[in-house]
Amino acid sequence: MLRVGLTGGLGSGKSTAARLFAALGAHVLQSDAIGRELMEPGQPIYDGMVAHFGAGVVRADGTLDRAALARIAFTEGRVEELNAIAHPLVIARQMALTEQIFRREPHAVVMVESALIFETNYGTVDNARWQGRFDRIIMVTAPEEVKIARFVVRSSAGKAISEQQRTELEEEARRRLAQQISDDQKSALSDYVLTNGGAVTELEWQVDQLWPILEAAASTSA
Ligand SMILES: CC(C)(COP(=O)(O)OP(=O)(O)OC[C@H]1O[C@@H](n2cnc3c(N)ncnc32)[C@H](O)[C@@H]1O)[C@@H](O)C(=O)NCCC(=O)NCCS
Ligand SMILES: Nc1ncnc2c1ncn2[C@@H]1O[C@H](COP(=O)(O)OP(=O)(O)OP(=O)(O)O)[C@@H](O)[C@H]1O
Repeated sequence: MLRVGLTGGLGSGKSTAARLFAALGAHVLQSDAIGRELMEPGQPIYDGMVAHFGAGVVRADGTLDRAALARIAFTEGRVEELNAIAHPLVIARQMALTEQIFRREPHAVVMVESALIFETNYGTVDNARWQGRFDRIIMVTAPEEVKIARFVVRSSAGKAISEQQRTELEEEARRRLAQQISDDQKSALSDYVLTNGGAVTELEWQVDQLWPILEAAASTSA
């Protein structure tokens, strides 16, 4: 078995790399997706957010208002309060899913994709932070301006936007990046660095080189 953390800043291309690894056989657990699932009405992060931030973060249809939560987190400087509610639950779910996979497939490569592997204060195992949860860490990197441009494209969902909307989205990207450690710090803590400032085919080439190394490590470790 091999427990791999896949990290990188906002818009670096983690999800894109994760899809490429999944196509080769990795079992990918996406933190954002687990977080969204646990934020559905009746789920524990939903309950925690409403209890902490009040009915103002619930939309008319009963779902959580992600834009309101993002404002609270990144504009009002209360991101640690969101993290304290979400991270322990997301990490606990990841660990439970990882165990399930290893019981079924002892030589699996389980890859947890998360923007905040190094940043989070939660998930400490045996007094170790991420080191207690992962055997290897891969980071995906891209220049800051490229990350911001990708965030704008994704957030505007391909629609034409005004200059003011573009500026607001760029500012939102910078606020989120300010809550994440730099690529230099991340790369110093990582086992492998994938660069994704160019074409996706260049990322794919690096993934293809790395995959056999991960597979070999998974098949030899207990
Ligand atoms: C604030 C929320 C509601 C905003 O939702 P939204 O749909 O706009 O963004 P989404 O969840 O798709 O995140 C997009 C990207 O923003 C960045 N980001 C999100 N949360 C955080 C955070 N707490 N700190 C730093 N960056 C973050 C990441 O790069 C992430 O990949 C949501 O991100 C959230 O609940 N965040 C707190 C929990 C968390 O840390 N999630 C990320 C990993 S579990
Ligand atoms: N090499 C690339 N060339 C062009 N577009 C790319 C490339 N890599 C990723 N993208 C696009 O950039 C956006 C962000 O990529 P992706 O979702 O993989 O990043 P992420 O690191 O998971 O981001 P976040 O932390 O914001 O969720 C997506 O719309 C994706 O299709």
